Amino acid sequence: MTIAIEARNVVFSFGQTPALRGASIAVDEGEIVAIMGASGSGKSTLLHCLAGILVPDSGEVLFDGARVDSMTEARRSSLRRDRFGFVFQFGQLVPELTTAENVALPLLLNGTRRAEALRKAYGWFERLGLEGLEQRRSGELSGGQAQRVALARGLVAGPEVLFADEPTGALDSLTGEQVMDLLVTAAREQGTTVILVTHEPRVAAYADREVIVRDGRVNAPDRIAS
Ligand SMILES: Nc1ncnc2c1ncn2[C@@H]1O[C@H](COP(=O)(O)OP(=O)(O)OP(=O)(O)O)[C@@H](O)[C@H]1O
Repeated sequence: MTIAIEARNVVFSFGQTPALRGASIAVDEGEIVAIMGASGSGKSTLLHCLAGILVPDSGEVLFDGARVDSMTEARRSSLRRDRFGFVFQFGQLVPELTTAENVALPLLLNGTRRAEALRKAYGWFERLGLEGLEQRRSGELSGGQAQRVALARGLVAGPEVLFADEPTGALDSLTGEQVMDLLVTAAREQGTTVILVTHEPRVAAYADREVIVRDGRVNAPDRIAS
């Protein structure tokens, strides 16, 4: 197995508040890992450090042989844009755009031509059971529909790693399971590595592996010897 992304001994504080105190995790290519743990334990901070959104105070983050923690902001920003995908708890769709334009957004930012970006975006509507919603605005969608649109946007550019922070946190459990089902199916089809933060065991059950963050450390056997 090849490691897709890794954190080694990552320490991060928000001012005087320690959030990570030496967190380590290694995720294989194509693996789906759920990060669990109590509120405030450091789950989102770990995800943000792995994704190059936050820069650790010390420790290392490695992706594809490169040290993400020592990259310039510009390089981390292109890494996030070109090779990572994101889904958050509240879809965070752009309300002024149609849902199709929202899905096409990462492609447009990558420099894909508009017609081609929209064509690819439309393909995801079919795949995720969203046909007919392409021209709606995000305010005209149900929570589950909006999260499926956010999922399509997270995957449309074929990211190597998808970061999902409580992607079902705002949904009822049945809708949440439908979104997880689609997320896992699409990620497996594309071979996308998924790092999922959740506090719901039913959501974590979709992952290949669960790790627990406790007091800013990853508190689980990181890897079962194979
Ligand atoms: N922007 C911030 N400013 C100051 N402190 C923060 C900030 N974000 C998080 N923290 C603190 O860092 C610690 C870890 O927070 P983090 O959001 O990573 O936890 P979490 O496990 O994701 O929590 P939750 O499940 O509630 O989302 C907590 O003590 C939190 O209060």
